[in-house]
Amino acid sequence: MSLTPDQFRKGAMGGLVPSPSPFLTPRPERRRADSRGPDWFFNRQDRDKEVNVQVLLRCRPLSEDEQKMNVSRVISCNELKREVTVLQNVANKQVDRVFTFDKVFGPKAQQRTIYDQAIAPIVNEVLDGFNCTVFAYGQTGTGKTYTMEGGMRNKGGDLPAEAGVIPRAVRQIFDTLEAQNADYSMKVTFLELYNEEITDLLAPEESSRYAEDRQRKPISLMEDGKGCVIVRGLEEEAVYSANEIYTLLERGAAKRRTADTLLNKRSSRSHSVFSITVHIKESAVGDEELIKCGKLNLVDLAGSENISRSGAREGRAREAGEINKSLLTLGRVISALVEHSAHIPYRDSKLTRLLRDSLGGKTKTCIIATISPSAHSLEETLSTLDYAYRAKNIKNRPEANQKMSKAVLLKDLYLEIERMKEDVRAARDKNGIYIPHERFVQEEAEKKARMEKIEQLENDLNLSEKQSNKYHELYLTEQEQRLDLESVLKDCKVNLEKTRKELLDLQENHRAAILTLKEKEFIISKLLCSESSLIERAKELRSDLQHASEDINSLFAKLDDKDKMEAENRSIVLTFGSRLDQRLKDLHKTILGSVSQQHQQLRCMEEHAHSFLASKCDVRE
Ligand SMILES: Nc1ncnc2c1ncn2[C@@H]1O[C@H](COP(=O)(O)OP(=O)(O)OP(=O)(O)O)[C@@H](O)[C@H]1O
Repeated sequence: MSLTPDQFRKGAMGGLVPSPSPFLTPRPERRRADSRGPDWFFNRQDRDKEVNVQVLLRCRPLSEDEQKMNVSRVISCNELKREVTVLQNVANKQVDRVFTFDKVFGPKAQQRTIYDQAIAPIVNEVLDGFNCTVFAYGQTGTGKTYTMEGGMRNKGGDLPAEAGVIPRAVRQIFDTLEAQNADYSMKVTFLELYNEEITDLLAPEESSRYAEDRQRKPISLMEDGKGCVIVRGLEEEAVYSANEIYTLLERGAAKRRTADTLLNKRSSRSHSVFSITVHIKESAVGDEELIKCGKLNLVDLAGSENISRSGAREGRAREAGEINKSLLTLGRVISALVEHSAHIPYRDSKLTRLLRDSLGGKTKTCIIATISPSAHSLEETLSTLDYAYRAKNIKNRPEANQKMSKAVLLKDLYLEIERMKEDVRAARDKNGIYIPHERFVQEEAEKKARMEKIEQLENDLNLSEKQSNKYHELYLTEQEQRLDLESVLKDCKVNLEKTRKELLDLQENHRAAILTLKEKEFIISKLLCSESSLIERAKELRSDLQHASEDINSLFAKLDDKDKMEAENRSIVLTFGSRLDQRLKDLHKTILGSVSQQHQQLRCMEEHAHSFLASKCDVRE
């Protein structure tokens, strides 16, 4: 999409608009300070090196309808960590997915914040002579147009809070150039790509002659042989103030094809590319005055959509199919770039041809991926996140546009003016001839060359047709194979579902088994502990037992000794008893003898006492 300074000189985008001087710098009263932000987008030291495409993610808030329906949110944004988390519940399990981007803006992010943090540095690069592209990608109704356009201007001419990237970029460019007091010129183009056809959104409609011209000369894409794409027949409007651009934008935006779908009341059905080219005079080096040229492409892609969910039918379904097809090609280009494939399928759609330099080329590119937080859009959100995440790996090799000398630019412009003047003169003077003779001859020669080319192309076409027939047959067999594969896939899906359920059961069993195993392990460890303590105890008991048996042995020996002693004692006692009996008998006899002796003696004594007493009584008497 971007053009080299050479192409600008040749008027590749429809020819330069004649102006008395290339620098018709507007001088508005109001001037603002230089608003350059931090140079995050492109480090100055890294120039001429490969840089990755910057990918920002923006999640819109839930719409009023979604809030009324109590739709649950499945997206959480961490702006500090630059992470987006998708909260998913698969088979009653929380399986969250986290994506990291260069910048993340949550539902509360304001238009101004996004612009200041992410886009302002890119616009500064444009003013430094680079070509830059910002494009919004996302599911339908996620806020691409809101992010890129938003509100254009208030009645007073100021930007409203909801002004998007385009009006803010326009304002920044004018403000910066004014603050630098620079000499500059600016041109804009605004095109729409609808069903693989390009329309000029800035072309005046009422001019019937122009409309005829346009019919004869449709806007086409051409390659310049150096890999750059030229949009032929597109009008470039010279602009001198931000308000002029806003008017053009409003005019163009009103012409964009929109439709009411189930997902968005005003859904853009086409891709739009708004480009601003700015030529800035640099301070003179020696005698030569140099002019640097930068270009900013602001692309609002049509929304990727699920046709059944967006409610697209008949014509709309075809339209959605075309949108999805071009976005699919964009996806294939991104994949091929990321995988460093030898062939990048840029030529498969006009969208990818237009964005060619922005993807893997010399342009600095920033993608704003937009998503919805709603659970209903989960599938599309995941697809956008995957798409954007892959795009982070695309590497571009930005190069500043070569500076032109003012003299060369002026010469080119004057040549162009002269050519146009000649056309006008020939049309006015000559009857029936509308171009000068020289050009007629030249164009005849060109026509002849073109006829030869056409012949050659026809031959090529025949060849291609044969090939295409072959491919068609191949396609048909592949379709059949696809159908077979689809039925196999269906079976596989059913099996997968069954296996998934079995897996879940197995997982459940596995978890229970692990729990039992743990319990058993615990019991075994406890058993081992008690076993070792039992062994200890048994050892102690054995030694006690040994001691006890020794004690019993000695006890038995003692008992034997005791028995022996008792037997001895018993015989001693017996002999003692018999001796004692004998002695006692003897004693008894002796006592009995002495008792009878005593009795005799006592009788004798009594007889003596009686005789004594009788003698005494006799005496006394
Ligand atoms: N960040 C946001 N804050 C507030 N409202 C928003 C935001 N993003 C989108 N909207 C609103 O959501 C609706 C859809 O937005 P928009 O038309 O920009 O979506 P889109 O992605 O361009 O859709 P399509 O691809 O269908 O054109 C609009 O009413 C818009 O105002």
